[in-house]
Amino acid sequence: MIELSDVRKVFPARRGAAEVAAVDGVTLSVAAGEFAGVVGPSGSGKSTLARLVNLLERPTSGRVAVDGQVLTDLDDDGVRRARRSVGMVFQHFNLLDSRTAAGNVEHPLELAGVGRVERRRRVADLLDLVGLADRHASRPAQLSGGQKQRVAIARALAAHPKVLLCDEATSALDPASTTGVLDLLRRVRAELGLTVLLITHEMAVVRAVCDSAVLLESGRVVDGGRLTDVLARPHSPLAAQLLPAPAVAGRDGDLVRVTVTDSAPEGRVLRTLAGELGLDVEVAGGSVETVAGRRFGRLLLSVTGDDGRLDAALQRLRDGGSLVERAVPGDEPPAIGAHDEPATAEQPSAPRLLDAPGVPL
Ligand SMILES: Nc1ncnc2c1ncn2[C@@H]1O[C@H](COP(=O)(O)OP(=O)(O)OP(=O)(O)O)[C@@H](O)[C@H]1O
Repeated sequence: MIELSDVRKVFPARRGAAEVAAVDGVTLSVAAGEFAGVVGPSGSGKSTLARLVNLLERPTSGRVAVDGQVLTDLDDDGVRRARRSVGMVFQHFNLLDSRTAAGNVEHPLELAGVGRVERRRRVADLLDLVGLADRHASRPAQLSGGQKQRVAIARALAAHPKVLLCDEATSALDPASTTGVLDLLRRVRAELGLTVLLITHEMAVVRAVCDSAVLLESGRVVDGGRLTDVLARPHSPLAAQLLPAPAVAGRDGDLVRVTVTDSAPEGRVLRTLAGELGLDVEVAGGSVETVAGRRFGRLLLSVTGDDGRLDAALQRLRDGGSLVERAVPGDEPPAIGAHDEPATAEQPSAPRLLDAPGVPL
């Protein structure tokens, strides 16, 4: 549904600043109906990439195709028409303050020349879809952040798009509103068969809704794939961001990092170390979650006992398919998101996390 081939966007030098290759040779494919994420640190080119998908920015070179149509081959009029099949949702909603919720949703329909009766019918359906039928007459200033984003989503859906681009759509929202907006995006994806490309620096958002993701650094895709595949590769750069390893500083004893997957559950590791080998094991940090219907997690164990026995046990566990390794302070990569703190060794609630996977946000 979305195909980017070797896309570059270079912003020219200005006011003494050097030129910037904001997007630098990105090749990317998002299948119809997929919920795909783009993550990366600030300045890595995420927003530019989103704007390239609907040609709000024309690429310096490369090819952009959406729904089989090569947008980069079209003139400006053709791009404007094609853009109707791509809805966009922004971090700060971009609503017209002077218009009501209904008026905002109606706006793109007016621009598209849709007749009044049909517009009114469509606006009512859309406000109903996003759960705001009773707020149609409210102005943006009278709505909460989550409600404003719902209006923005309704507006983005007005022209029956096939693709929804969400640029940091939940970054200005509190956790409860974030959950509500993500639930809505998931529901409209399913009900309308949309393809969603979600740009975010919040890893919890990606874990909660995405089927696949790419990691962007300095305008380049450095890692990516289906979330379930990526998370099963603990040393993949994207996995390290999505499910940060618990920090190991300030712990005594030997530290063992365990990557939990459906096929490598933590129970066997704990049984082997504590039960069979009689080593003292304490869960020092970490979490286990359900992502795309499967269990994933990172745990840090503090192990006390004979060093030789521990090495032998780790080897035996690895031979049996468990993902275990000794952890060294400072060997975990820094997380991207300022709002997305990595699990720390100081977390007191390890037993709850072990017992209660499945709360991704
Ligand atoms: N219109 C522009 N003119 C010049 N440089 C730009 C322009 N837009 C973006 N850039 C530069 O391109 C790079 C990528 O910016 P972009 O906004 O795409 O990154 P981002 O990953 O979305 O960042 P953030 O998460 O902070 O929003 C940055 O170095 C930025 O300064």
